[in-house]
Amino acid sequence: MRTIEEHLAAALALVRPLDPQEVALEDALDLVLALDVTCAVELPRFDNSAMDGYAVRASDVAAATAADPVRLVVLADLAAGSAEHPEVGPGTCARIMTGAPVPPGADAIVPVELTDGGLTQVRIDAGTRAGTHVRRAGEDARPGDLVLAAGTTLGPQQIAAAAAAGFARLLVHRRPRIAVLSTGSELVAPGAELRRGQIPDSNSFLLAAAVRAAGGIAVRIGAVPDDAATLRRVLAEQQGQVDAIVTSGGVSMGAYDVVKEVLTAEPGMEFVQVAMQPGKPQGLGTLTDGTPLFALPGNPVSAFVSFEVFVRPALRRLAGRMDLGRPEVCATVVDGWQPPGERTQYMPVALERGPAGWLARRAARGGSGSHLVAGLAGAQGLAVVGAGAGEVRPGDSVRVLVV
Ligand SMILES: Nc1nc2c(c(=O)[nH]1)N[C@H]1C(S)=C(S)[C@@H](COP(=O)(O)OP(=O)(O)OC[C@H]3O[C@@H](n4cnc5c(N)ncnc54)[C@H](O)[C@@H]3O)O[C@H]1N2
Ligand code: MOO
Repeated sequence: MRTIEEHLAAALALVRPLDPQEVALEDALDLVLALDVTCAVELPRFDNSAMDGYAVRASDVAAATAADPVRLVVLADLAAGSAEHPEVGPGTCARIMTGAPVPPGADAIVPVELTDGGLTQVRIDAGTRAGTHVRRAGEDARPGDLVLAAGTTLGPQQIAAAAAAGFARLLVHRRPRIAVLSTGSELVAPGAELRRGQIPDSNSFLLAAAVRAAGGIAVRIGAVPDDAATLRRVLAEQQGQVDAIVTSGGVSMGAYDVVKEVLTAEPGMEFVQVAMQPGKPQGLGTLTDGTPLFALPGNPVSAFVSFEVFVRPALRRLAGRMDLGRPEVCATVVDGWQPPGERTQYMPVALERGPAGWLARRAARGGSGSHLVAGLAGAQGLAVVGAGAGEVRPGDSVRVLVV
């Protein structure tokens, strides 16, 4: 049996970051920068006021107090955005708003609260020192400074920095486009009437949502019956249209395991057993045109865990991400369970903050049974219990992937 690490390495070997493309800042959220963003200007761009008040010469008002104020002539009224630059000479000042350029000659700002707010002449009630409440050009970034390094994932903070540095468009790795489909003649669309033996297709919805949640564009094909010709046609239609295909079902030992039947003949594909529970039967590889394909087992919890452990990291690599895995926490087990022993177990768990850290309890009453899709709804994490581990007891510490 293949180890999880070996299968993950095989999954990652199928993909590399997608070619860079330019996007508008509005469309850059969660994408990964493909090129360093270097500042060409000073940030702030000019010395400007940090307060609404008066731009003064500090030496003029150094001795001012409420009891013995200093009076200055107000030369100008500078709003943010003002292009005026009056020379502030001795005995004068300019009324100034936060963000307006500090006029030449002035070297400090007196907040309006420390004045009488005069428009032609102003009474200054407190002294100040040169530089007070002045935001200096270049104190945030200078020309040549690296603002964002290639490989950075663009969140609101990074997008703001790019905008401030004057970039309207950024070179990023585009969003991976992933086709997802379920296989199984028992599957019908959710909500449709079911005859005996039929069930709603939950996996194509699960996988499409998982692709989107991982930052990809999901092309949800839906459920394909266990019919080789139909599956071949559907796969052929997707080749060249998507960056990868994810299928569910039809990979174990059954007489109608259509994915295995159709793809075993593909030279780039392999079907293996991985030492994990759920998620033992797995297929992956490339179709003849090079499209990566991940063939996940059909049991819904198996499909979810397989996506988390193998497909999501590959999708993130396509997207240019360096951090491929989920964050992990250490949690204290509330209710115990008996792991299968010979394979690494991924137990869906509900996570809760306890007085001394995270608490984990089984999300589904039945534990990690791979058909317990309703119970999966309560999972915020997957507790990882190594092969060979004995019973997991209340109070034990477990490693949990936060999903
Ligand atoms: N003789 C053996 N039988 C099985 C083995 C084995 O080693 N020997 N492995 C078991 C394990 S473990 C798994 S996991 C499953 C994987 O089977 P398949 O990938 O072939 O999946 P299916 O047979 O198509 O479906 C399994 C199960 O899941 C339900 N299902 C499938 N697709 C969906 C969907 N889109 N939405 C909701 N539910 C779905 C399906 O109805 C089955 O109940 O094989 C075991 N068998
Ligand atoms: O390994 Mo299967 O994925 O447990 O149910």
